Amino acid sequence: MSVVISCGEPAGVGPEVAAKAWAALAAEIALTWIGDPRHLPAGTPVREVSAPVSAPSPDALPVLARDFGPPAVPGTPNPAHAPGVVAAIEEGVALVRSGAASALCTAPIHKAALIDGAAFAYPGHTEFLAALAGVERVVMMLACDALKVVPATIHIPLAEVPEALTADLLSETIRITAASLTRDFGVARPRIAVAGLNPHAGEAGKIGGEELAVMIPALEALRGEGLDVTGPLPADTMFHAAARSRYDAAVCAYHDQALIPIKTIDFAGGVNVTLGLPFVRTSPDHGTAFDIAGRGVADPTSMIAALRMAAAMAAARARRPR
Ligand SMILES: NC(=O)C1=CN([C@@H]2O[C@H](COP(=O)(O)OP(=O)(O)OC[C@H]3O[C@@H](n4cnc5c(N)ncnc54)[C@H](O)[C@@H]3O)[C@@H](O)[C@H]2O)C=CC1
Ligand SMILES: NCC(=O)COP(=O)(O)O
Repeated sequence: MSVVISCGEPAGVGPEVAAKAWAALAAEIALTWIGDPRHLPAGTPVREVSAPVSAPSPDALPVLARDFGPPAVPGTPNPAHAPGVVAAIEEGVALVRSGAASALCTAPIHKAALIDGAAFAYPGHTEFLAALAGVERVVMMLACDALKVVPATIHIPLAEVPEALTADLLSETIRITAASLTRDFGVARPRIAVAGLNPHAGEAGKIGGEELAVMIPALEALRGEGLDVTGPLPADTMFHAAARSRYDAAVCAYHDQALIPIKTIDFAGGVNVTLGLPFVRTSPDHGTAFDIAGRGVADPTSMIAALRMAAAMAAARARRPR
């Protein structure tokens, strides 16, 4: 399987963790990095290529070299790089859609820098990739060995969550999650636990009405379709080890309800994966980490896990095409 890596924010840790991940996986996965090679850590062995490689390259990191203009200053994003960062994502998508690569792994972007420098109209990769693929609804999943979580609403202000959390959104999110657990992760009959929006999952309507009005009817309808769905559950008691053993994925009402538990349990090893796209996309679960960029101390564990997951998902899809 061949995986292309979009460079992400050049002033962040993306190029560093990509180079370190290549060093760790060089004999295992065919990797190709898209970006400006001057942004890689000094001393990274580079082999410029004109198309993604199809075999592992243990001696040098294969690079689709693009000129981003000015050099990168660690920790300080340059708006002049933003068009190149966006173009690298677009190129990665084009490569996986054409079949030239099997999967895309994106290094972290700095959303504000892209908005300032390239009028980027999306709050994150997830929404941008959906637009590039022409898909109306995609699902963000963060996965580690101990837990898989899905925020039903993603990059929106907390105040907008109750209105955005419709029965249609919740149902589609759960259907896409269940389908991916089977197709990509080999779970024959996925068990999905759903977190309530309110404390105590609304306490039978005494602490918020969304569970009774929206969530419970939606989950009952999904059970009628044959899906194994529990909830809405009180979010505060569904992430301890015994609770986690009762489901394959937790669908949560909003971003932090999902991401806080997984980043607490396994910040180093978590992977962000977009479900519902017509191609495989993964990413490390961390961001640009400007506070440590350029110091050589960034931990590549999440990037390594993201690359392994991308290759495994692509292999599973090759074995089980829709
Ligand atoms: N997929 C993506 O493109 C993502 C992008 N971001 C963006 O990243 C920027 C910074 O976000 P923050 O919330 O500060 O999160 P962050 O993950 O960049 O940093 C949080 C803390 O974790 C540390 N950290 C992160 N990655 C690390 C690594 N590989 N090794 C060692 N320590 C690491 C940082 O040094 C910092 O102390 C924001 O612009 C955000 O939007 C955040 C998450 C995902
Ligand atoms: N907090 C997770 C995150 O921001 C990931 O965003 P995306 O760029 O993968 O959509």
